Amino acid sequence: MITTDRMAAVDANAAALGVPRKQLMESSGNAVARAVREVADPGATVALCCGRGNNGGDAFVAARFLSAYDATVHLLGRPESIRTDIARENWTALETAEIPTEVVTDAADLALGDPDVVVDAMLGSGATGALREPERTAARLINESDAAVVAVDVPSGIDADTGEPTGSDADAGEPTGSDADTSEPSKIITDSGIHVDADRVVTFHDEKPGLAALDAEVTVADIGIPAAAERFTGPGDLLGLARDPNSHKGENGEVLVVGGGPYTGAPSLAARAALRAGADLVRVACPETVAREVQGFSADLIVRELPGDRIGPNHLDRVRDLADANDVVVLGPGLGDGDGSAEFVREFLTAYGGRAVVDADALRVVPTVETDAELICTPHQGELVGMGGETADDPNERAALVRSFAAEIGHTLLVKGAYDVIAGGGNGDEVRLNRTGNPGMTVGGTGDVLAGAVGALAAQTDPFRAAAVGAYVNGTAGDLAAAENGYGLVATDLIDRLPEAMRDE
Ligand SMILES: NC(=O)C1=CN([C@@H]2O[C@H](COP(=O)(O)OP(=O)(O)OC[C@H]3O[C@@H](n4cnc5c(N)ncnc54)[C@H](O)[C@@H]3O)[C@@H](O)[C@H]2O)[C@@H](O)CC1
Ligand SMILES: [K+]
Repeated sequence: MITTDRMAAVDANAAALGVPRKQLMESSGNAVARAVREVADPGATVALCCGRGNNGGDAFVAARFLSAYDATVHLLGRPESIRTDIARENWTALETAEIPTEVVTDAADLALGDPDVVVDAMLGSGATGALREPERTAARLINESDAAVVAVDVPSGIDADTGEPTGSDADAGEPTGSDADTSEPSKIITDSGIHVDADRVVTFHDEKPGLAALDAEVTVADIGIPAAAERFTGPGDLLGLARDPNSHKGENGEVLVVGGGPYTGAPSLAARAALRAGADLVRVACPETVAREVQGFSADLIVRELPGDRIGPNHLDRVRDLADANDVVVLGPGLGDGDGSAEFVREFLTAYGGRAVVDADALRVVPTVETDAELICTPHQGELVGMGGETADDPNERAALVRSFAAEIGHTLLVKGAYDVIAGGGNGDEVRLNRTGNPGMTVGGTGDVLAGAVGALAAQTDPFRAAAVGAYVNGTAGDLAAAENGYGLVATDLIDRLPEAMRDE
């Protein structure tokens, strides 16, 4: 089962692995043609109703595989308005190959004839809101025809994630654009959920959550997306993290780093990484003895001094207040392994109900504490063993072990290694590997950078995704740093490269 957003991510990851979308489209179109062959014998008439997105592109390809049929491609809209290069290239191929096409610019001109099969390729996963014209009229004509209806990916007008008509949520009751029905208000209401009523759906790669409930036969076509596109993090994992252009200061994440005492660099690295990973405001709560030094590393940080030279139980009230004013806490960088600090971590987590990244010396407390907090633990393999987890040399074996340990402790784990393993704690079955990064990153401080970056991401997205994306961008920043500095790279090199590593194009 895969959601529309995750599918888009996997598709982009496949492209990064060398399997571009146009190749996937060829497989999709081929699968659609196979479904047509299953419902009608050669010689039958087939009307392919195509939109201007890639859903339509799939059907342009399908038409090439249907030479034994009397097939016509109906393009809804002008060819110049086809939205993607790959769909346009496949459209042009139809014209040069003299496969019958018809351009329908006005919904009133759409004449399907009386086909044996209709292929519904008007809208797929890119649909937003209720069907607009001319797709709306076309859906009505398709539903009125006696043809067997084969939908590409999802019936047009249905949300593949929910099975409900697109636009059945708050914003979309009213159709936009030109609409022949505007003079009949009652009709608008009854038609607002109009969608294609398909007999068959050919969907791609994996089942979609909303399709099972439909009264249609659903088949899943393997379109050649490599398993690695799902198993490993990739650039697609960054999609959808773009921020609201109207957002204000603070809305893109406020992060509190709690650490320092025996060390000053670690909390500073984590905090600066959180800023470079997109957090709006980053505060560091650290002992007063190191506060000036931590602040001295960067004017961008807000430093909150805690009395004394080590963080301990006497700081609980103050840190709780600070934590409540932030979206995410990063707990552990440079904290040290003193008994007082461990006691502080235990009591803080026991009462905390928010989201936290736990790193370094704070990690060993986690398995022994009862907490409502959502934790993302970032151990290396030694620290994992210290927590009571197991590790293995083989990445797949390690993934299975990390997954079951995450389920056992009920928190997200990001276990660092040549292949990082990320496993979700709540639902248990999500596990992903990250293979960005290089041996230059064994230098001190890169773990602090990772913890800070994950902290910033956890203010934007769910813990599992924050951990997966954090591992990916931290490793990518490391690879960019290694390209310049080789194994002489240092942790601050990674911080400066996080923004480039986070670019999703
Ligand atoms: N993601 C993948 O991995 C793959 C996707 N493929 C196909 O690509 C499809 C997604 O393509 P696109 O992202 O181009 O999306 P669509 O083909 O669904 O088209 C979206 C376009 O339609 C218009 N539109 C949106 N809502 C509308 C509405 N309510 N009424 C009228 N017009 C509307 C918008 O201008 C939008 O650009 C999938 O459903 C699938 O068929 C396949 O080709 C291969 C692999
Ligand atoms: K469709």
